[in-house]
Amino acid sequence: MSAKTLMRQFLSENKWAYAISILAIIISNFINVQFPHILGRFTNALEAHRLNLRDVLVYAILLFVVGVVYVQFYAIGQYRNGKLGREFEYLLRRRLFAHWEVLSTEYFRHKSIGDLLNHAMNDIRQVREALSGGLNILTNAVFLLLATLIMTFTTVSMKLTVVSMIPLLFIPLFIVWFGPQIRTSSRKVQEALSDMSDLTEESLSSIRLIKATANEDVETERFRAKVDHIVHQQLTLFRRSATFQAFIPTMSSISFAIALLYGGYLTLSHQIQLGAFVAFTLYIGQLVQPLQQIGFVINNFQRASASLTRLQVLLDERPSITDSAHPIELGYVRGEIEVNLPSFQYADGQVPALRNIRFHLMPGQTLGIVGRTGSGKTTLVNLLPRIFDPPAGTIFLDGHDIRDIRLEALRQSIAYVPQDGFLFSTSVGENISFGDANASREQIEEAARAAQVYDDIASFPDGFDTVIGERGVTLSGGQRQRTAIARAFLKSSPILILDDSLSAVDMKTEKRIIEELEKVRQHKTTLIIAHRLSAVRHADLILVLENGEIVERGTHDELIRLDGVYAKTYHMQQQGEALRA
Ligand SMILES: Nc1ncnc2c1ncn2[C@@H]1O[C@H](COP(=O)(O)OP(=O)(O)OP(=O)(O)O)[C@@H](O)[C@H]1O
Repeated sequence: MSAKTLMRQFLSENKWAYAISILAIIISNFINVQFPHILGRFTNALEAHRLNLRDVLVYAILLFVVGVVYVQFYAIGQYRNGKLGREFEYLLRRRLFAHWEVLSTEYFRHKSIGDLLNHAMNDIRQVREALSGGLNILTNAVFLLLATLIMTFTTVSMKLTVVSMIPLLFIPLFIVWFGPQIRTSSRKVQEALSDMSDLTEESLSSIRLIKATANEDVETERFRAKVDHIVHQQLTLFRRSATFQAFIPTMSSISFAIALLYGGYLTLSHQIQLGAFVAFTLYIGQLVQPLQQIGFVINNFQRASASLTRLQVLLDERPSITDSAHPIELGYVRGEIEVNLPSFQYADGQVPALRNIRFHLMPGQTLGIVGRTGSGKTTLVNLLPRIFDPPAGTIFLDGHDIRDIRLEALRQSIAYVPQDGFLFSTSVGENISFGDANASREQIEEAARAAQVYDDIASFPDGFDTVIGERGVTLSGGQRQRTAIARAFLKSSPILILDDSLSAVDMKTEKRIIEELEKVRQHKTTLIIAHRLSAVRHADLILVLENGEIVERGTHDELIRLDGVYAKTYHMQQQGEALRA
């Protein structure tokens, strides 16, 4: 659903809530315009010497009561509109997040995270501001204007009102002319900010490299240029906004001067009473702020409309990997995997990343995948959960083409440990139980023991409740990998994929994890990518990949006998280990 449709739907679902808050603001305005009127009557009575002290007290109490009632209604309107705006903001954020979750990995490869965050934060906030603050101010300004016109027409002078208000008619014309310029500036600022977020993210995530290569100056200069660009764009926006907003009070001041001139003349020539003149000047004074605010709101609405268009583009993005028309619901999954893949090429790849990949794994078997960097190992295991889509009829799970299986069921059946062992900034325990909210503490601890990370976690300040991340503890590469493995051990899925997930742990720990794996994987079909061949020794089948093709295949013993790439690498690694020991 697009952002605009979402907004229309939200407004329609909450029309009564909006009606009540707008009504409260309208009532507050009609109460507010009683101020000048009461003061006008007070001035007339004072001039005619018709007031005693008791009357003065009554006027004072009247003004006080009017003030209190006005504030009550105004606050109700403000509060309710503000609340609705927040509710819409969270609705939009949830929708956007849910939308991102179904988009394919390919989409995120071409989008910067900074840009996406900017959308989520700034654009949504902009829309919310228009829907709560903007709507409040607009309603307030329009009805204050209306209430003032009614009061001045009926209690002061229609002629004086019309003449004094002429300058104000220029405001809409000016807005139509100047508004688009502000919109363009606003877009450029958002884009520049987004660029800066990207650069910040990039610099911070590569800070070690920058320091190690003594490239701080280059980075600082790159950052300075970006900041200069933003400042320039922002100054243009401020200049335009300032001109825009200055125009309105200028017109109001001219209006005020006419009111004094013409109103003064009408009073001197006894065509209106002194009280009416005083009330009128107060009315004009009371209008200056809402008129300024109208400018601000229109400004705000224009920015919100630009934000809404950008959000629209995001929400219109369709996921490229979806369920087939009649997806198969997998019940019990045995874990039999058959791959018969003549070729796989990335959408933006020049040559196929994989060619002639054929193997068959029975439930509970282990496949080891080895090969040089860039040989296609990750690509191969990414096809199984359809992170990238394989051609139809090439990969089968329990005899079904994986493209025909319901995507959620397919992914549920796979526990995947990525290379970097990604962790969320929540507690270690929650990281392990991610995806299984019902896991007990005993199960979490058991998984941690199997992944050889229990002792590490136990030594953290709050054990399993220790928070990981910016304000929490920092885990070493090995600890991260083992925590991610514990997460996979806990997930009761029939297929387990370890994508070079043991690279940062030492040989001894690796051996213990593999032993545990043997126990855990009794019924699990396991795919292990490894650079260190000791991690796949025990596998039922080992594939050696080179440039996307299988160059050797067999068990460890068979490959050693073959005396090819595998055997050479294995002996080399063994010698390396012996030297290190
Ligand atoms: N999303 C992608 N789009 C286009 N090409 C890709 C994508 N991911 C990987 N490639 C390319 O596909 C080839 C195989 O990469 P892959 O990551 O599968 O290798 P790998 O054997 O897992 O390497 P490593 O051991 O470094 O993880 C490489 O040439 C890589 O540049």
